[in-house]
Amino acid sequence: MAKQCVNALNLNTLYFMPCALPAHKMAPGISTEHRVAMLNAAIAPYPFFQLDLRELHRTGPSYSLLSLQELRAQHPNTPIVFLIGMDSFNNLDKWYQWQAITQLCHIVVYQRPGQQCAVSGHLQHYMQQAQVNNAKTLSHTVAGKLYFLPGEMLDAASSNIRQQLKNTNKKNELLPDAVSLYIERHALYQNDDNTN
Ligand SMILES: Nc1ncnc2c1ncn2[C@@H]1O[C@H](COP(=O)(O)OP(=O)(O)OP(=O)(O)O)[C@@H](O)[C@H]1O
Ligand SMILES: O=C(O)c1ccc[n+]([C@@H]2O[C@H](COP(=O)([O-])O)[C@@H](O)[C@H]2O)c1
Repeated sequence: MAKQCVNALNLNTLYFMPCALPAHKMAPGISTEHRVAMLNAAIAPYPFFQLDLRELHRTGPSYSLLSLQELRAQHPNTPIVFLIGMDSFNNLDKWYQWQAITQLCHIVVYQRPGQQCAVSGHLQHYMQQAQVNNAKTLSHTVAGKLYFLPGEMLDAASSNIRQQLKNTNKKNELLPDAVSLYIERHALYQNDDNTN
């Protein structure tokens, strides 16, 4: 998904932004240190992937609005693309000040198995007026557009992978080898406390 986004949109850099306190689900059951180390291991082979750790350095819920406001202040004239999956898009109207978010960045949505686009009301209205069909359009303005990025679907969910690691203790073929090695070395995801 991330590689496809870099290629299709011709991005210089795509930042992975781990959140500290998710707005709508339980906090991660694993330490920040381990999460950052696994992300670093996953992106190491790819120079166009970087980490953005701003949410880990902030207290309170990790509202995307706050991160996007900070990014916009740092880069007033640069198009900002926020990549999410279809399940996130279908729930976007439940996010904190979601309409302000759509003014700060372009939203790029990747399809996900079992997730059809299902929106109504204000979110449907946003979709109708903001959607563009050509990725190049995203570089013409700094924010406000919506693009459904085509690409291969991957039937993967992080909670399933964690559960599988706990149940079988075997490495999961969806994980990069370096991440599997890290998980094994640190005996992560072995009990219910850290499968979130
Ligand atoms: N297989 C996938 N296909 C498309 N989008 C995905 C996929 N996995 C994750 N995403 C998207 O990546 C973002 C972060 O996902 P997240 O870290 O919550 O993983 P998740 O697999 O959705 O977690 P969980 O299994 O706990 O629901 C979300 O916007 C989600 O929609
Ligand atoms: O800002 C919000 O209200 C908000 C609500 C739900 C999700 N998000 C962000 O969306 C991304 C994926 O979230 P999740 O819960 O599907 O892992 C992650 O960056 C979250 O911080 C943000």
